Amino acid sequence: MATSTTTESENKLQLVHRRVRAFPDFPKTGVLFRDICPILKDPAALTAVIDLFEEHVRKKHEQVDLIIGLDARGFLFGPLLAQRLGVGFVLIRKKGKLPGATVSVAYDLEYGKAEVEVQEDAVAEGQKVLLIDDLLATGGTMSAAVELVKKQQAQVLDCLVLVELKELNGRDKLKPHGVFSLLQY
Ligand SMILES: O=P(O)(O)OC[C@H]1O[C@H](OP(=O)(O)OP(=O)(O)O)[C@H](O)[C@@H]1O
Ligand SMILES: Nc1ncnc2[nH]cnc12
Repeated sequence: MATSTTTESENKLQLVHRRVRAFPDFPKTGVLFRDICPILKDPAALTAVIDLFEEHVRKKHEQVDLIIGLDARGFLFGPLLAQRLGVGFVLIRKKGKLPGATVSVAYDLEYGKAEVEVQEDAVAEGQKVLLIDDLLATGGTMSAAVELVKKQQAQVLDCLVLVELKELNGRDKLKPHGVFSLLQY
């Protein structure tokens, strides 16, 4: 795909935008939940998402060794992008889900703490990786993922998300790493 025109890309973005719904007060009062499920029900919208990510990656990064997806909705898009780019896919999971030796990073949630893990042999020293998730809010989850990749002495090229909630400033937490988002609210 790689070289679609500006108009083609804009049309794809509009399609993706139309397939994201907002639910007020879910999962708790005051949260406007951005639901990406309709994208998965529409093959054209799902293809558009992967096309747009692929276009960005091919333009910005000469070499990518691995795509790493975040539990759980990063798993919906990451393997498709990895396959498109002809590279492998690795899972970062919430604690206790991965067999064998793992490395983990704890991070703060609004209330309490959480922990994410990756299999120790999943990422090799020096590999150039892209992180992917459906949504960036406070950036807590993504920055824990960045820390994990760094622990494995691999290099984070970029953080890819479908949706970025701008007012929560997750992007600032991830600096100096870049964030590429398809939709911003
Ligand atoms: O930027 P943050 O403030 O860390 O929030 C973003 C994270 O929150 C959501 O996942 P959630 O924790 O709801 O888990 P799920 O994907 O398993 O539903 C979303 O899919 C991101 O992973
Ligand atoms: N507003 C939101 N919508 C969907 N997923 C989220 N994860 C964190 N905040 C979210």
